[in-house]
Amino acid sequence: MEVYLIRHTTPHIEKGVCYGQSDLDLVETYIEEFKTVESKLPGEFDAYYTSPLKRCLNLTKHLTEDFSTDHRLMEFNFGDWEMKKWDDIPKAHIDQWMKDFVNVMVPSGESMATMEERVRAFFTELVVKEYDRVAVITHSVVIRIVLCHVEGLPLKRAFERPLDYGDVVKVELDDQILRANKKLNA
Ligand SMILES: Cc1cc2ncn([C@H]3O[C@H](COP(=O)(O)O)[C@@H](O)[C@H]3O)c2cc1C
Repeated sequence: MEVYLIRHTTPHIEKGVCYGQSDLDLVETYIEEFKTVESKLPGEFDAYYTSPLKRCLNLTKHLTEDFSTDHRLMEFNFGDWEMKKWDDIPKAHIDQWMKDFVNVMVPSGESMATMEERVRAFFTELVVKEYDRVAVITHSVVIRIVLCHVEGLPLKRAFERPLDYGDVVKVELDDQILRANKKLNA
């Protein structure tokens, strides 16, 4: 199945603030950014899936009237750190997390390993559907997790590639790919 992974456009958020599942608005120039995203897409999709967060939902509503939302496409849950300035989060807590961000849970939040489970569950269900080409409007870490599966990379290398707001990444996905990556937690 051809899956177009689309990252939402620029959110309205102060620099240096930790955010994931906070439901942010978009910057005022969103409509130009929507058109730029649209110009990167082929005309037709068999289906559209989106994160329920506004920064994805608004873009999706610009692209189509017919779509499904799925909570498993939401961004990383930063728990107690959501909307805090990174500088206001105790350095010792961040250091302990960054030492093994794949497996260490953020307080009242999640780890990349637990996030990977919900993301893989969504795409495992998706790839058995009778579609040839699908659009998935979602977030940075969701896209990075799928790319780790496609490229056979461990999750700890998920942040090596650049991924900007409004970026579109086309992948070929099937359930074999989603089961094959034994190096995921290496
Ligand atoms: C280890 C780690 C470090 C991160 N720094 C930022 N994010 C995540 O939070 C932000 C929200 O993403 P979006 O704008 O696509 O909704 C992004 O910077 C994303 O990478 C991180 C996630 C993890 C797991």
